Amino acid sequence: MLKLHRSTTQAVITSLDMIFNEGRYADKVIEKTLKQNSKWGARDRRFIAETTYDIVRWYRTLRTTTKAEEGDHWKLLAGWLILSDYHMPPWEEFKGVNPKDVLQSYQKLKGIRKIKESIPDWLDELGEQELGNRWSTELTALNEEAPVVLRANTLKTNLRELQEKLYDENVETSLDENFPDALILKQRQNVFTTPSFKEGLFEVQDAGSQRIAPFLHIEPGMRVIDACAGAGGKTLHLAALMKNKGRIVAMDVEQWKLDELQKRARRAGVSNLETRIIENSKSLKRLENSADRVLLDVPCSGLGVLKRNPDAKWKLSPEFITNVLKLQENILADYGTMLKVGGEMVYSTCSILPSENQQQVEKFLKANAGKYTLQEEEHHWPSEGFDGFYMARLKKES
Ligand SMILES: C[S@@+](CC[C@H](N)C(=O)[O-])C[C@H]1O[C@@H](n2cnc3c(N)ncnc32)[C@H](O)[C@@H]1O
Repeated sequence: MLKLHRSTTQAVITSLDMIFNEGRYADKVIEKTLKQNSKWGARDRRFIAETTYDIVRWYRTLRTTTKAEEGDHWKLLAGWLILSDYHMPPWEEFKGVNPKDVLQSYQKLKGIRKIKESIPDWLDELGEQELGNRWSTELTALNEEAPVVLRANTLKTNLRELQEKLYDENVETSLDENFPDALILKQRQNVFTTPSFKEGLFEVQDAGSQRIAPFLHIEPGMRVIDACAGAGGKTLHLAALMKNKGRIVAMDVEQWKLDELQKRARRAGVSNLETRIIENSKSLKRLENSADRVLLDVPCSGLGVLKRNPDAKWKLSPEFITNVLKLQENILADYGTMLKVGGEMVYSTCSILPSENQQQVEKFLKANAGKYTLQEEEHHWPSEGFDGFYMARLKKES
């Protein structure tokens, strides 16, 4: 039985205010809220994080069934308690909410997919248009909570050794034979305070995301460019697969992300990495024909990772999709110049939309007939349990 406490409930409401009224990112808001209140125990922290995420995830369903005005986050919380079958305390803030009305309204509206699955009209239409029958299945899966997955840093440890060490640190995990470096948390908990994390023995990285670096077919000693490296989730994995041998150039248009990557690389014991900011086309020109492998982990809608970032549903817009499609097309068209002839390049996204995935690759191959061939493609769907990803490996033939 869930018992609400004043201070933790207020923390949920304040977090929702920051996310919806100020447009802040849910993960950053929750991180900040928890940091400011270090006295809270593990259970309270879990309650705040999970309840806030859940209300963000079910925002449309809750707003419609409770008839909440914009910004009335107490009413959303009331709706969440009612629809989750929890007891609503007789607090002043919940006055005027009748559980029977909310349940009746839900029964009446649950036949409408965009209400039941809590998604904006335009996104529901786009998903249906692009994915047809598959959309409903994926949409349901995208509303599930994402498992927390770790990637063992094989520069410093191995899977079994890490699993045992984490067990001693009170973190229980399980293995998945499809993901050779992955440990899945049995229970959601903060792993960033463990000695294992501080020693750089693992990174938190979804299982689907862990497929991308190996998909690039890299070997120790190669010259590899990670052209959209960000804070380096995949760069660090590439370095581990290369056993620190050869060279990785990690590039991005945002210096602060590359700075963060350098910090993570130090912790992970990566020594074959160089970061370079992309300022203009000269940044690419300097590296022309230099790489055996190029990773293009391009900016995307993030529709494959809504389990983890449910607030993206409310932040995305049709204009954003149009712009990101153009950006992906440009990156694909321009960045292959850094690849040597005979080299291979992976284009990847954390989206499930064909327009961001295979259709981009098809367009690129058509425009570069004879120059590139498609070696292999992989789709990872949210309904398979982890996040949604797409990856395609292309070979530069001439
Ligand atoms: C999907 S994220 C990369 C995630 C990262 N690879 C990881 O595994 O953590 C895409 C990245 O592309 C960067 N980006 C945006 N425009 C770019 C451009 N024109 N060239 C290169 N990178 C760009 C963004 O700053 C962002 O960090």
